[in-house]
Amino acid sequence: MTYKIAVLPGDGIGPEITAQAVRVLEALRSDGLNIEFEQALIGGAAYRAHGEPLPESTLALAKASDAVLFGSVGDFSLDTLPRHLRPEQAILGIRKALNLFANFRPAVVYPELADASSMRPEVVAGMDILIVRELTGDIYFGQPRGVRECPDGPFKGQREGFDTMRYAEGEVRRIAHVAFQAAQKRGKKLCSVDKANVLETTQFWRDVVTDVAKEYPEVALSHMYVDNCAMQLLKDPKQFDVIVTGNLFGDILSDEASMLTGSIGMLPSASLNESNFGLYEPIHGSAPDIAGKDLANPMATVLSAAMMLRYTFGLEEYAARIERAVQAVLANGPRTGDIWREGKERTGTSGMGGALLKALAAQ
Ligand SMILES: NC(=O)C1=CN([C@@H]2O[C@H](COP(=O)(O)OP(=O)(O)OC[C@H]3O[C@@H](n4cnc5c(N)ncnc54)[C@H](O)[C@@H]3O)[C@@H](O)[C@H]2O)C=CC1
Ligand SMILES: CC(C)CC(=O)C(=O)O
Ligand SMILES: [Mg+2]
Repeated sequence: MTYKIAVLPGDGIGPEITAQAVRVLEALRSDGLNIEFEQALIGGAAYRAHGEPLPESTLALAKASDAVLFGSVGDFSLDTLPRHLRPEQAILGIRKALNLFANFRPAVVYPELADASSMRPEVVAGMDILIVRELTGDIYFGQPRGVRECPDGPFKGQREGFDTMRYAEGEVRRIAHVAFQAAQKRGKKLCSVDKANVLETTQFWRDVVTDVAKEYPEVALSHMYVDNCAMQLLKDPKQFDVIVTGNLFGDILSDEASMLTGSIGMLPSASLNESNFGLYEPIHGSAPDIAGKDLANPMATVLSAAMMLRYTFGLEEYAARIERAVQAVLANGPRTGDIWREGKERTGTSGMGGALLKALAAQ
């Protein structure tokens, strides 16, 4: 079987990092991985070429492929466009269109990088957390939203901005099942993160997750408020096994968790639908501050490619080979600036890709 991958590089560092992940996947061809790629524009790059951030042809390519490898979107110079034309709408739109409601964000501290973490090595060494983020609901998609005349209160009559946080029972149930099943296969601990002391939506979330828990008696469920979770992640991250949370909180907590691993450039993700079709992307954005300078760390994207092989194609051995190559480079190879430490050779995005190819060949 030949696996067809849609490659959507996007904006900023997106083209640089996806190019390295494609190099790594291509290197596995010589070991029998039948894989082909087709690229399409998305985000600001698509807006500039076609006048829209998510062209129908890009969506069609994603639908016709076996999986999607995505870089990042976002271009500060397009921030004054109407919302529906902004690059970020493309990633939100493709997640929704493909029903990719389950976002897996593993935050793992590689032993070689424990000293690159923002935290003391003894706090993070051995950390292995899976954040399961609901990805197609919450305040990121809730209607109504917009800017209107403030209807009441001391600011009545002024303009006000508003969004709507909402979750349907079925939406919470399906992500809860995904998270419980993930916890079943790991440390059998699930922490559901909400703000139930203030928000009706998330009290509802908590009630539904508690109900789903009855089907998973072997998994220990706990609940935590998001502000406490943000703090506990820094204080004692190893208390967590699987975290399940909504779209907004999961977005923020996963960026925070990435810094425990050494860099946001290390955190991959898988966004899956009910049939395990997936879009694979690093958790970071287009990093305009370092784009085009060969500075970005491609590891998060390369590790996302490994997740693709494992989750969507079931090719565990190829996925493990990529992960072993990442570990070998972290141990003995050069590093990009975000994870560079005294005594290590410094390299760039493509140099890191080259080091990964060497490590693969040496296995
Ligand atoms: N999934 C996506 O496509 C996402 C897009 N964005 C968009 O990206 C743009 C920039 O957003 P920011 O808030 O600056 O977040 P960002 O994640 O792009 O960058 C935050 C910081 O992390 C650094 N960084 C990110 N990835 C890195 C890597 N691979 N290696 C080394 N350093 C890395 C950047 O240089 C920057 O200092 C915005 O337009 C935003 O909307 C943000 C997050 C996700
Ligand atoms: C454009 C954003 C919704 C993307 C983001 O920050 C994320 O998914 O982590
Ligand atoms: Mg984010």
